[in-house]
Amino acid sequence: MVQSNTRQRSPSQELSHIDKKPRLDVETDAQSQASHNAPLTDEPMKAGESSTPKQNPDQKKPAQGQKQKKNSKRKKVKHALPDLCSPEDVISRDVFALLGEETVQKAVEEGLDWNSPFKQKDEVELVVSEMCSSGDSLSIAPAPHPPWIVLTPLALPGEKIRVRIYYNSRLYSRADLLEVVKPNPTLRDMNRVKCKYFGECGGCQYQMLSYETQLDLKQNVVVKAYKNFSGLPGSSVPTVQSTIGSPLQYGYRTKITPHFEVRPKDIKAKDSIEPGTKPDWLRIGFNKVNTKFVMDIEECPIAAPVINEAYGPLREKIVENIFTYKRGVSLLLRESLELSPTSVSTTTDTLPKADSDITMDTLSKDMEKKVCITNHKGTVRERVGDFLFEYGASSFFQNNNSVLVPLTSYVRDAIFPPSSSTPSDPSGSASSNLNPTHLVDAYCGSGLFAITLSPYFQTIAGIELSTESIKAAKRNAELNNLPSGKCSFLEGDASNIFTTVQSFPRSETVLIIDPPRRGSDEKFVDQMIDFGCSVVVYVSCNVHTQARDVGMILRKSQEKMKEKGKEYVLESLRGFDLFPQTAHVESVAVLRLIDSPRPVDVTQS
Ligand SMILES: C[S@@+](CC[C@H](N)C(=O)[O-])C[C@H]1O[C@@H](n2cnc3c(N)ncnc32)[C@H](O)[C@@H]1O
Repeated sequence: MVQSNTRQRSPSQELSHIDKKPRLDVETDAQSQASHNAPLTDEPMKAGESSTPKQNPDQKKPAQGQKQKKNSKRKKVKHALPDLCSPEDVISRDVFALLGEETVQKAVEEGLDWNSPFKQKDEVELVVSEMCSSGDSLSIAPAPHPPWIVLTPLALPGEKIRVRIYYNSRLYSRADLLEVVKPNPTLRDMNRVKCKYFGECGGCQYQMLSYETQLDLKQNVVVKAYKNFSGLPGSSVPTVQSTIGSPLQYGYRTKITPHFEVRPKDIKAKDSIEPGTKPDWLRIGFNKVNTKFVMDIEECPIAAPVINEAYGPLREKIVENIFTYKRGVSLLLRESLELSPTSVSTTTDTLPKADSDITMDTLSKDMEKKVCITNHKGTVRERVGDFLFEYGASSFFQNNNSVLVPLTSYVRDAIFPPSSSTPSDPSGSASSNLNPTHLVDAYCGSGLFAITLSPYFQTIAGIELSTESIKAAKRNAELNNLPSGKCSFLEGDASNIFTTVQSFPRSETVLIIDPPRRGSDEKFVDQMIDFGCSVVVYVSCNVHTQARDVGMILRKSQEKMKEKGKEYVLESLRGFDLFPQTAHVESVAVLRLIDSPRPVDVTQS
């Protein structure tokens, strides 16, 4: 069982153990020479596009010949601007917004945008101004420092904090939190913290906040993402609705992947480990906040109970066998349903392959027992409402089962607003022009949206890059007794789907897009606009790439559909909390194809 480990400590005590770690103060050549994504024609410009590289004052005049060439090469190294929508870019835009456009412009013009007033390890006292979309806090460096921002994890607006600088970037520095000198009691309550590693483990950022505040912060991340990355005027972006919370706020994660490194080189003999103990050098867990150093973690309160039950024995096995590992390993622990009611084990890493004779009819919800799968090649089973899913343990599936019925129901209601009737929904009585019958599920994984929405559509087509996920999607259609021929699942790049669904009636077709964090691409957007279905629901675990893509869709549809007198509009926007206690937010954008408003012909009046 997961113990609630709420501890009565002052915030400063709670955070005082954040330790020293080696940091890079300047970019490596590899970082600074990293290639940028070629900007898409419709992408908004990067804030402060120009960069002024600093001159190295120690650099001597180059000598003749070869040496000169080498030096001139070195001179050309510039500070790389972050890739569009990268985590660094997301932070930069929040930093620039807090400093203000004029201040940023002035710093750029004067070549001071990379001139940090801080050195590595400087300790500074600050007052937090606001939260960054990354979940860190943003503070303005106090006078007499020039305009500069400090990004610090685990601090909250209004708090006075003491920090140690470890990295300088463009117009901001990153710092470790040393102490919350004056907490903000309206936001922070350390009694809410349920994890003894909170503040040190990089997994959670928000345990000290009320759940309501967490949801508000996530709503604001969606607002800022559309401001910063969509390139759309405010009039084209609807009010972002309040974030829909997760029914479970702890014990919800159905997958964790703790890892460990092999023994250090100076540890030689197996018999240096006392039987039944774990050596200090062996740390099995997650990365420390803002580092790649693994810290030892014995339990994770946001993980499902069955995962925590299985994790202890798994850790013991690793200690026993640590000298057999040649490399560091990422473990996999995934909650799964066990089909056999007779099994008593909570851990199974050799689940049998899906039996072809198991269908929904043979499953009773009461008989379902949770187990933990640790075999990367195992099969995971999961229920979402009335539907059952099976997928490979290493494949993608949403990691918070408790929110999947609310999420899929929300998508359904967005497609069929309460006033509309659907062919398979006997309760829908009101008439509407909208009567979708066909669904395209792009980036479909193992069929989550296609299958949960199957009662509402006559024909469904899904596409997905992963061979294993496509196999799972086909299997899931059978498992849930979908009539053969109703659902087709194709393996391939998402943009290939449009050639295969040419027979779908455009005005009665809905498209769901749920791409990975990097978002969709121009090739896909061009084809979806040529196709022109009536409703698009864009689900995303990265609201920044979603905002970029939605901006592109709206602009391209205005250009390309002008002749038809149609365009896409962004109808609604809302965050979903799939990861309580963390800064992550899932975002659902609903786009609808409408008749373009005709410009008023003033000549005829
Ligand atoms: C965020 S997951 C969504 C999966 C599914 N909709 C779900 O909710 O379970 C994104 C999926 O896109 C797939 N994917 C990545 N790139 C793709 C591409 N270019 N074309 C099609 N699928 C892709 C990944 O394999 C992954 O399964």
